[in-house]
Amino acid sequence: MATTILSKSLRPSTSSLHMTNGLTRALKPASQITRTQATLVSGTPRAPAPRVSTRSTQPSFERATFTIRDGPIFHGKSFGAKTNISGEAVFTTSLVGYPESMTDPSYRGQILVFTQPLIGNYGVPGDVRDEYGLFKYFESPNIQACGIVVADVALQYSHWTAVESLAEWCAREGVPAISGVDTRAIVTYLREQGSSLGKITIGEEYDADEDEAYEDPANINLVKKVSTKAPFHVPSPNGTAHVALIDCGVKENIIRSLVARGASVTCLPYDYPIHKSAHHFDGVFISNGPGDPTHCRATSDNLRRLMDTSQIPIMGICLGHQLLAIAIGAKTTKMKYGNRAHNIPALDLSTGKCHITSQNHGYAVDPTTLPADFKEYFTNLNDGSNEGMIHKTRPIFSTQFHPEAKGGPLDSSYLFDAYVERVNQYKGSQDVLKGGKDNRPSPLLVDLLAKERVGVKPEHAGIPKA
Ligand SMILES: N[C@@H](CCC(=O)O)C(=O)O
Repeated sequence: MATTILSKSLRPSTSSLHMTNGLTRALKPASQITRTQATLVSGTPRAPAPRVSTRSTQPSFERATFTIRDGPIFHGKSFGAKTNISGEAVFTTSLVGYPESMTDPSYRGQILVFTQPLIGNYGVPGDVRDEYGLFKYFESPNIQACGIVVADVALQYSHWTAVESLAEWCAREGVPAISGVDTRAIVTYLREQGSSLGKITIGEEYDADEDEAYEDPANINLVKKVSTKAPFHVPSPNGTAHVALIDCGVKENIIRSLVARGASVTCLPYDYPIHKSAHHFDGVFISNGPGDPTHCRATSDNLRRLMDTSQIPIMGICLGHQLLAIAIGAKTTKMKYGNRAHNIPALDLSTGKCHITSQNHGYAVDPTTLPADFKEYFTNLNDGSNEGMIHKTRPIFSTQFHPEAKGGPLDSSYLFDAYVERVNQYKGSQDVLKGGKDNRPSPLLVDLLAKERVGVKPEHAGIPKA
């Protein structure tokens, strides 16, 4: 029997409180936002795409309902798009970083509940690019969570990077949002029952008898939806190494963490047969991504073939860690409610040092199923779950947590240093075998980008057409 939890009122509720810093933001349809500002091997990142207003989507402040399947119903007020959605309800205990979390492709298919009671007070930044052409403040071009739930939303915001309110952003991106609900009660329920399917309904009387289907993201290959459709390249001005990144829904800051350390990155679709072309690269990286790792058989099969045939350095993060684990024959499990926070202690079993880490996952690797040539690298000091693995002799390691942070602490960013160092060592050894340094772009890269120019839509590839 569903219980009804009464709403608090939305604070403050007038749209006149928006834009108090005097800035306004023209609108841009999602389809016009490119994935990255990546360029060919030389050249400068493109200027931001012009913002063209094509629709006047304003936040809806109607009544709204958040329903947990076979669980409680929470009545509140909408502050985002007027659209109904369903997905997996998950919660994050992070205090800041809502623009980064909401644009993280790993949240695709999920309704994100914030335990931080006031969300939106520093507004939403613009889609500014950094020196590599990557989004400075977002982890992908669009909001990826299918809906958000907050106790209290700040419609009045203040921050020097902000160009719009959280409400305006959600409305513009077509994402429903509800506030004025008891998020403590929601999280208590999710912790006790485990992650559950949920639904946000806007502007309708909720009918508990209505048997509407809930979309279960666990049944879908979400990686296919968020992975790049065609290769794209992000050059590093600081070095000559070249990493192939298997894009399962990569966060911008993972690409930036590599490029800033001197490794140029070519992002490849999740099912790209990397085992056939690894010899063109100095390292392979497997990104984060949404959903159940067992849906990505194509990726884990390719990784197994890669490790069988190449000594190339490999690093994986989160979903990338889980896919590597599956590739070596280990098992993954669905956690009760997952770990989503910026302050999770992970113990480095090789040094005995504890690092405070940023996390977002609902699945975990079972460390008892790791094969003999791998060992557990990190373990979670809160719940004992696996946080990483490392090969005993080869340059292969992966972490469940996110060393790139965004948001969260940078305690574990040294892992990118360690990886790029191994990539450079490998490049050095390959150069010796080839009889000298070769810093020209690989024929594969030239070929990939040439194909890209004739065939594939730029919004999927981020490569300039000119
Ligand atoms: N989708 C996976 C991985 C998340 C990630 O890569 O960030 C999980 O929920 O466990």
